[in-house]
Amino acid sequence: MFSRVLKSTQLCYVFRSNFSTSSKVDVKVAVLGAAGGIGQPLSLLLKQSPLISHLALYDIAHTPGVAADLSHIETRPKVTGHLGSEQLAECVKGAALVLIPAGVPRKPGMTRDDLFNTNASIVANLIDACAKNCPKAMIGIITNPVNSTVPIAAEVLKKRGVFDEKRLFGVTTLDVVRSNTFIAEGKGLDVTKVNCPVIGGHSGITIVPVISQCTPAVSFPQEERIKLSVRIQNAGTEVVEAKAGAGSATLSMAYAANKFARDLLEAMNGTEGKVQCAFVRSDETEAKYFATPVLLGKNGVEKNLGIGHLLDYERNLVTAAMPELIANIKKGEEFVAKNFK
Ligand SMILES: NC(=O)c1ccc[n+]([C@@H]2O[C@H](COP(=O)([O-])OP(=O)(O)OC[C@H]3O[C@@H](n4cnc5c(N)ncnc54)[C@H](O)[C@@H]3O)[C@@H](O)[C@H]2O)c1
Ligand SMILES: O=C(O)C[C@H](O)C(=O)O
Repeated sequence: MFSRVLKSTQLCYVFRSNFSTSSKVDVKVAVLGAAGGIGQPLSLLLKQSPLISHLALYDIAHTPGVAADLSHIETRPKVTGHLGSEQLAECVKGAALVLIPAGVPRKPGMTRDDLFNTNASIVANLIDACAKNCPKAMIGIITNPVNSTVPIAAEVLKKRGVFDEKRLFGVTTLDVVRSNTFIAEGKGLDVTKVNCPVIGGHSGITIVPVISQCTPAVSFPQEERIKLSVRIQNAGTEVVEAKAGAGSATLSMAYAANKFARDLLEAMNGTEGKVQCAFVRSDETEAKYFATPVLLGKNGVEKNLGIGHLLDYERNLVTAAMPELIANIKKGEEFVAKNFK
């Protein structure tokens, strides 16, 4: 059933599903940037979740079409499409989880930091709407540069008096997904059984794969370990170059964000033992935000599981990451201090 709901100045496209489900808990998930290269496949994957009752899709373009399309899928979540800034508040209102892939992607030759000028204000404005309309929501930031957009989000939430460090995540799952894939390929392992933590940040040398903590344990000659680590650090660029101007990773990112969201939603629903690496507020190093494995729970980060034991080689990678990571974080914080009232 399709209905157009007019609320004051807002025109929102609502699609209701007639399917019942055994799950009783109402969980609204909002995707901001839902019509984009990541947003569309991510929304498709989320639409398959029995843990979601309402999937709210926001973008500055095309959300009515994306929502109409997804709404025909015979799964639990009701889908609503929200178009343009006047429908943002309604999209995020009451959301338990907000995922943000809104903003521009890289082209060949660009660094993630080159996206800062465009994406910083996009993220700040979206987070402001979250602060006002779903202050208790878990927020997963996908938009690059993640090393700066997460501190931007934190500073906006602080300005609005609703920052809860346990509920804000930079989504770095794709680094783990890539590590698992490359290690499994290299060692001839069943990839579904491989789990390699990736710590630090989410750009170039700030990405630190911890191959020594991989499950199952794997060993590489030092030269191969270096080659593999460099490939993981540059995997985003590998995709940007292969796409030759048509954007960056979208499908693998949608897979990764869905994996992260699924574990977080399950943890919020009471399942114990869900662990994901994420870029969170941290006291592990001198960087205020740092990705490590975190135990997820009903209230977000239940416990930061920390860096753990590193090989000298991995410790050196962390040391090398620090100046860039700290500068990226500072840049995000200063952006909000200067530009956001
Ligand atoms: N965290 C990660 O591991 C990771 C991985 C891949 C990509 N990314 C980042 O994700 C972001 C999105 O990538 P993409 O490939 O989906 O880009 P895209 O251009 O295909 O899609 C971005 C979407 O954002 C929308 N948008 C722009 N401004 C907006 C606003 N103010 N409010 C709401 N929506 C807005 C656009 O209309 C578009 O639909 C990029 O910054 C990219 O670098 C991060
Ligand atoms: O590389 C990019 O710009 C996108 C993303 O951060 C990635 O790692 O694929």
